[in-house]
Amino acid sequence: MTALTLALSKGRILEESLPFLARIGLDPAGDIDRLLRVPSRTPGVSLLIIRPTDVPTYVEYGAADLGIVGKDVLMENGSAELYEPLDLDIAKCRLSVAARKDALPRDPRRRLRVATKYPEITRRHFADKGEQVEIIKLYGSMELAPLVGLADVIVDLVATGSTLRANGLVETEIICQVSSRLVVNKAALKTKNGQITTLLEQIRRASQQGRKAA
Ligand SMILES: Nc1ncnc2c1ncn2[C@@H]1O[C@H](COP(=O)(O)OP(=O)(O)OP(=O)(O)O)[C@@H](O)[C@H]1O
Ligand SMILES: O=P(O)(O)OC[C@H]1O[C@H](OP(=O)(O)OP(=O)(O)O)[C@H](O)[C@@H]1O
Repeated sequence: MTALTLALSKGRILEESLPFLARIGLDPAGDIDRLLRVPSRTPGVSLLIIRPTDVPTYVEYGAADLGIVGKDVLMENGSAELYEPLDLDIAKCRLSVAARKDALPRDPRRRLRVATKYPEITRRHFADKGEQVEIIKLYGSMELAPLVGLADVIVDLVATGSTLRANGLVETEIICQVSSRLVVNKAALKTKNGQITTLLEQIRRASQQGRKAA
């Protein structure tokens, strides 16, 4: 049997993936707090525990055959080399534009300044509306930027809205809904077709069972 490698997004997505992975024996058989590569409980299937933003790269280059990653990350830096057959319906949130609740009117001659971890999605979103904006790339805590005058608005993930509320921000536009997806390397899908198709079907069923039980 050929070995298969599944890349998992560390953090929130990993936590939400573990219950359905456990139902089909794909949960880690090792210490995921220390190891970056662990065997799963299924012989021949190993797991990579990596940062969400790195998952598309590992799968695109074939270092992993499959991966689990947020749609936000795929939209920002996904590639045509990835096949995206399954919406796992976990880690659900939305990508939104948000501004200070008490924002003053802006001089229309000045470009809107947008702070975000998602420069590509942000550029496309405003370009589609015919608006050229100045994008400030940040790596976290976007909510701070409008409070200290670094940006007029932010583009960030919103789930319950409590982080926005706590920082006196309001959602002004929803760009898209986000959930986690299973992605597959296109070449691996051809060379390991039988195994990958079987695994895909198992993951599909296990994630659906989880939804029904919830
Ligand atoms: N509040 C949220 N509710 C539900 N899903 C979320 C939420 N925030 C993020 N996500 C989803 O989980 C993914 C990973 O988020 P998480 O916060 O665990 O990692 P991160 O800190 O953003 O990753 P990195 O270390 O690469 O910056 C996001 O890409 C998104 O798809
Ligand atoms: O609408 P809410 O339910 O408040 O969720 C939204 C928050 O969740 C994410 O951050 P996370 O908690 O992952 O922290 P991070 O900034 O370290 O990514 C996101 O960047 C928001 O800050």
